Amino acid sequence: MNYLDQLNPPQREGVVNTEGATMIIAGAGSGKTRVLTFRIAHLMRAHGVDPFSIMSLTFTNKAAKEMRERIEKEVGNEARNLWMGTFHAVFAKILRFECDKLGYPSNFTIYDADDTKSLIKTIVKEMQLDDKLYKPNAVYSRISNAKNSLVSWQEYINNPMYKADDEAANRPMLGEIYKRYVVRCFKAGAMDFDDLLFNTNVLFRDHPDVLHKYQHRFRYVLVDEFQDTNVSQYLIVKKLAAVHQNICVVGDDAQSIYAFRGANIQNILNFEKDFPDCRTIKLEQNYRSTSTIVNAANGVIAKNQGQIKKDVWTANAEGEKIDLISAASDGEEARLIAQGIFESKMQNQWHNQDFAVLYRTNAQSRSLEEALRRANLKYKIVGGLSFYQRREIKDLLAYFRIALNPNDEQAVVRSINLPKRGIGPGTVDKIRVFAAEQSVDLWTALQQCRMYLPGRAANAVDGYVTMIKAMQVDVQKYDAHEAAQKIAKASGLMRELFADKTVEGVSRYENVQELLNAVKEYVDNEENEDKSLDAFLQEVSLLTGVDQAQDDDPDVVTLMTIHMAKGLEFRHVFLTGLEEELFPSTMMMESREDLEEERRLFYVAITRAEQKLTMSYAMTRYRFGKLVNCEPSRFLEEVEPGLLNVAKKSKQVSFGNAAPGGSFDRPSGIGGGFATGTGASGASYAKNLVQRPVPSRKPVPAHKASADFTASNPADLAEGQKVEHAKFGFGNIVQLDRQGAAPKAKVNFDNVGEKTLLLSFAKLRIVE
Ligand SMILES: Nc1ncnc2c1ncn2[C@@H]1O[C@H](COP(=O)(O)OP(=O)(O)OP(=O)(O)O)[C@@H](O)[C@H]1O
Ligand SMILES: [Mg+2]
Repeated sequence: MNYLDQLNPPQREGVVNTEGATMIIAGAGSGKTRVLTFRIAHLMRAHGVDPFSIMSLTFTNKAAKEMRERIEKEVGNEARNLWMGTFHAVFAKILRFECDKLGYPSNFTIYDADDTKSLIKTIVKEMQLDDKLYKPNAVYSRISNAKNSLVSWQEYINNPMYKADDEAANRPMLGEIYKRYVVRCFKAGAMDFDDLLFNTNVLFRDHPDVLHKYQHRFRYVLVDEFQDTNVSQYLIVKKLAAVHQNICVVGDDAQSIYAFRGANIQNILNFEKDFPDCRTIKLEQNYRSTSTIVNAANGVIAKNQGQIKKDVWTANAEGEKIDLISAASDGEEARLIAQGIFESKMQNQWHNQDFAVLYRTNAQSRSLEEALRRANLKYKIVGGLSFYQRREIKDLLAYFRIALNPNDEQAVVRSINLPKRGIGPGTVDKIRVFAAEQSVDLWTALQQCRMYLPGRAANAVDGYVTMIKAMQVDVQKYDAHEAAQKIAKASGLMRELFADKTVEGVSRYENVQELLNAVKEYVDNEENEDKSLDAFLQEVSLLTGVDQAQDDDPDVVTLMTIHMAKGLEFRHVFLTGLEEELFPSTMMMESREDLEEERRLFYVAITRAEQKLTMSYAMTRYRFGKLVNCEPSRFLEEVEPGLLNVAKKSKQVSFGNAAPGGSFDRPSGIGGGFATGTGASGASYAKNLVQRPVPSRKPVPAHKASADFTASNPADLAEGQKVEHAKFGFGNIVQLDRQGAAPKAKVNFDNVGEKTLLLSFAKLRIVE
């Protein structure tokens, strides 16, 4: 079929009218991305336009890749020559050619977030400023905002408004840091992410000849997700398109969700001013979702004031109602979701890849990941790391590990100067050398530091040793949760993260809190007899050691934050954690603007679903180590009640441990108006499930470890060896994998079968 036949009339208008400025602002799922894609194919096929002269900008690499593949289907290999990618990728490419004009080497380095932060730390230190006031994240987000608003350090320093703001925030030296930071990057021949846009703007501003060249080269410029471009990005595309005026932008003001990063909805309003002859096209038919989902989304977004009016309708079938799961706890919520995915797979003959689980904050992935692992459902986290791989989680786990085993060298190295306590890499080297020369273990070397370290360093190390000793006492004296809390506090990690109020810092703090919640949940679970921190770590090693999806496995359930889900679609979407203070987030309830942005996020989430949407909330959730009662999100009340189905908990099946307390009745205030349906058909599901081994929290028959149980040095383990594990008993090592970040052993246990264990956690004793 001709590609033009796969378009409705307004879509076709967007595709075939290739000349001049075009703006398409339309609702979710109405084919905006499809129009962009087909427009590019049409330019090449019908007009013979050279792909080298087409620039197409998208928001994520994933979106760019999908678009390129789609175009390739129409035009073949030539699609490779398109200038297509994220703003950062495309302009980094141009800067490679031109940056000598700005004084950079063409092989300039791109600093990632870590490089950036460590440079800021260094500068703060050199300036002898208080690093508690001048936190790298906070400093950088200020610099980043300035750059994205195209404010140079010179302008920053001379602008009394910035100065006043910084003084009010107790950071009067910010302008000076900005200056030094830029100078240092420049001297190092490096650009950070924001520089890629900032410098492209400078290049085009100060070098009209260069601008002229690219203006002529790129005859066609296209931008997807236009609502989320920031000032700096918009200015670049505006300049590039100024000569040919062949610019096509598509977006949806109702899906603008990056105001916090400087994305500016004003761009949409400015576009018509900047390109007065622009053709505007309305797309109103949604092709993605059932009418139930479209109607729910329309009803929700209508609650926002001040938006471009749109009527979105669909010819698609009504489809199933939206299931609403009310769970007793977050753990229960996660289990019901895993169960729901399994059931939906069976019922519809769908695959893992047809499912997405969306959440508002990264920390929520912990319980979801756990439930999916237990249910043997492969998943991947898009745009982030798996919970136990996140830096702050590994940091705190390192402290747990040392408290249990002070010889754990990796954990010592990781934690010794975290947060900063004046023990640099040189000191660490000296400690290691001493340990090697004296043939003592690391812990002994640390305790004898006065023998070989100068006074100041020795004081710092002594402080660390004293702290670890107190932690060692704590793990003996208290249950896992109390010990974990004390360690988190004593380490100084919590304080440091708490003080960081940037978006990223808050997320990291939430993650650490979530780890403590996991410990609490573990302790509260009656099935766990051993309440020690040691036992908890064993549990974690089991969970994280289970083989998970390979990188290239396409058939996986997608887990991601709603922010990452923009533009994507899945047959069945689970939208989780619909509770007040979580979604909408506490931080977004203070003004109407914030709440409206949060509602747009809700709209984005709903509109990812093609066939089926399931929403869920928990009535209790661990927060700060306490089980708190949650209220269902106000957003749920904004979904037309007739479209909802209150799913009942299926009592026949359980994915492991019981949820702590609570009933499954609908909470008053929200349930009143809902149609009552049976939701998930528990019985049929249970039947399916019974035949399937469901891993549970406690499949393990108690094993009484030998009286003299001490773990062997992991370095001595070898394949084929017989070993004993405190909990799983005796077994044989079938496979050892010492490569990679997390060395593992696969052990075939006599009682419990094969388990993959992380060597850094699992205590295995070689049985002679
Ligand atoms: N005319 C059409 N006929 C059949 N399917 C269509 C048509 N237009 C779009 N679609 C399909 O509808 C779905 C949504 O389209 P697309 O992703 O382009 O929408 P969008 O407006 O970009 O959505 P979002 O706002 O979420 O980014 C896709 O699966 C697409 O292939
Ligand atoms: Mg799209």
